[in-house]
Amino acid sequence: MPHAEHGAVSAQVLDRLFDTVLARRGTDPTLSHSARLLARGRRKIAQKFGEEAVECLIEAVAGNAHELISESADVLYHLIVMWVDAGVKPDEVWAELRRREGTSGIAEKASRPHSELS
Ligand SMILES: N=c1c2ncn([C@@H]3O[C@H](COP(=O)(O)OP(=O)(O)OP(=O)(O)O)[C@@H](O)[C@H]3O)c2ncn1[C@@H]1O[C@H](COP(=O)(O)O)[C@@H](O)[C@H]1O
Repeated sequence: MPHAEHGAVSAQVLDRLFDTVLARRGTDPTLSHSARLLARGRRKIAQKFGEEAVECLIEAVAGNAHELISESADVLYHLIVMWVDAGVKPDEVWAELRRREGTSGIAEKASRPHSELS
């Protein structure tokens, strides 16, 4: 794929990454990091996602935009591995984000039943 100028790559890269990780499931873990991580199981997958999320916030708090870009990619990759493990499809997440469009987060929270506001 020709290298797109920064910013020209669409979010479809996430759909392609999901398809790639899904295809790696059950393959040789010595040849695929995704296969290795999926074979390590749900708790390890969750642990690695958490680690990457913490590395992401550390760079954000430090104001390191360049490192935050890289760590953000790590978080998205590990999130997608978690989706594959859990049987979540990207379209389900995109549909939820689409559903939220046009509704303020303030209004959304105010509309919740009182029991859910804590
Ligand atoms: N986007 C990624 C991606 N981001 C991060 N990583 C890997 O995630 C690992 C993070 O390093 P860590 O030491 O935290 O991981 P680890 O070795 O599991 O950790 P420990 O065993 O030390 O606990 C590194 O090996 C990174 O290369 C990724 N590995 C793969 N992809 C994508 O997935 C595709 C398929 O990769 P394979 O599954 O390896 O074929 C690749 O072409 C990429 O597009």
